[in-house]
Amino acid sequence: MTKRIAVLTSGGDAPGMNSAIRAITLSALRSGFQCFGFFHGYNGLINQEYTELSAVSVTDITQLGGTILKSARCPAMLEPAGVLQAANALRKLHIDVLIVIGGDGSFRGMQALAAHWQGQLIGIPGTIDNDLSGCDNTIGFSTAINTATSAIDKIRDTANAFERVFITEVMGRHNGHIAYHVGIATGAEAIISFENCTAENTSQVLAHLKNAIEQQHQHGSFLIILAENLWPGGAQALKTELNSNADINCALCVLGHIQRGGAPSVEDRMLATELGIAAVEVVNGSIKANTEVATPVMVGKIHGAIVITEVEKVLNMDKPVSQEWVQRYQHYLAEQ
Ligand SMILES: Nc1ncnc2c1ncn2[C@@H]1O[C@H](COP(=O)(O)OP(=O)(O)OP(=O)(O)O)[C@@H](O)[C@H]1O
Ligand SMILES: O=P(O)(O)OC[C@H]1O[C@](O)(CO)[C@@H](O)[C@@H]1O
Repeated sequence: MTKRIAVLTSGGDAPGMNSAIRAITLSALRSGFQCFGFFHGYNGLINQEYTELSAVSVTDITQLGGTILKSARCPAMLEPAGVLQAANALRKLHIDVLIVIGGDGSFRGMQALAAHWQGQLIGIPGTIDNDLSGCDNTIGFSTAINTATSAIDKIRDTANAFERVFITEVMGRHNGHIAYHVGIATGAEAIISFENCTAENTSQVLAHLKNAIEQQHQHGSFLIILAENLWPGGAQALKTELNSNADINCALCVLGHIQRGGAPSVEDRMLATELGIAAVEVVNGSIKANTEVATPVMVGKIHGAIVITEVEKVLNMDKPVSQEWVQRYQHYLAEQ
């Protein structure tokens, strides 16, 4: 019997997800499988909102940001009843394989499903945050850092013209992969992120920042890259504190969802295509893990090679920002 493969995109959308959907569909059809797409993340699975994917449905999508299958958070999956509904839908639709493109939360959803459904579950890392181990980069990260870098380069121009201190807040949820990459790429004078700033040392960070600004901001701009969800009270509070505690006026830009949109970079299109093909190769048996792995698994790319890792391991391992980078940038906040 022909295998029935289904795919869904879940959590924050990420540029490149469409390339993965295209690669999965075309590879599945070439292997003689049927391919289906569920809409709106796990919601579409629970509500059986799906479409059969054909070569025509994935034509001209690889250059598009977002995801043709739509993405969403799905609170129902956090409840046992929702997981059971999702598992029942997979059984009812005779799905043999479910491929989930998303981040760590989406992978937890696969783990929950595995307890109630015997089919094959394969994850593809897709999130701008790059916070999944088992891969060098997640799909979407490259585009997001390029987008943020290009935006901050523009901010640098106006900041230079006004000789301004400028705070730019970037995404990343709870880690500094985006903050450090764009901070280094734009030559920012300071990076404030989870790796060098905690709830316990914010007053120290503020004092060091004030010193650094006073010493370096004579005739030019001073760019501060701030990770989201970090500073107590948010980026606006940091701006106010610099102003009231140190009489430093700064401008503020929250880059926000701009970082999730736009045409995917070449790197993201390539990575997503390779991982989509690899996921189907896991199904048809043309690639295998080096060791015995239990479902669900994730396909990722490490040092140029496709690696299959148990989702359990992916979720139990951290992927910290390079300590070397953190140390190198630390001196901007160090005691003067
Ligand atoms: N513990 C869990 N059990 C079952 N399902 C979960 C669990 N955690 C998350 N999910 C499902 O996965 C969805 C996506 O998770 P989440 O919102 O954390 O995004 P993500 O996949 O981590 O992506 P991103 O990092 O880009 O935001 C959730 O809305 C929920 O439906
Ligand atoms: O679009 P939402 O649901 O507000 O989620 C925003 C979050 O999603 C991400 O863009 C991807 O995980 C994070 O960087 C950010 O914190």
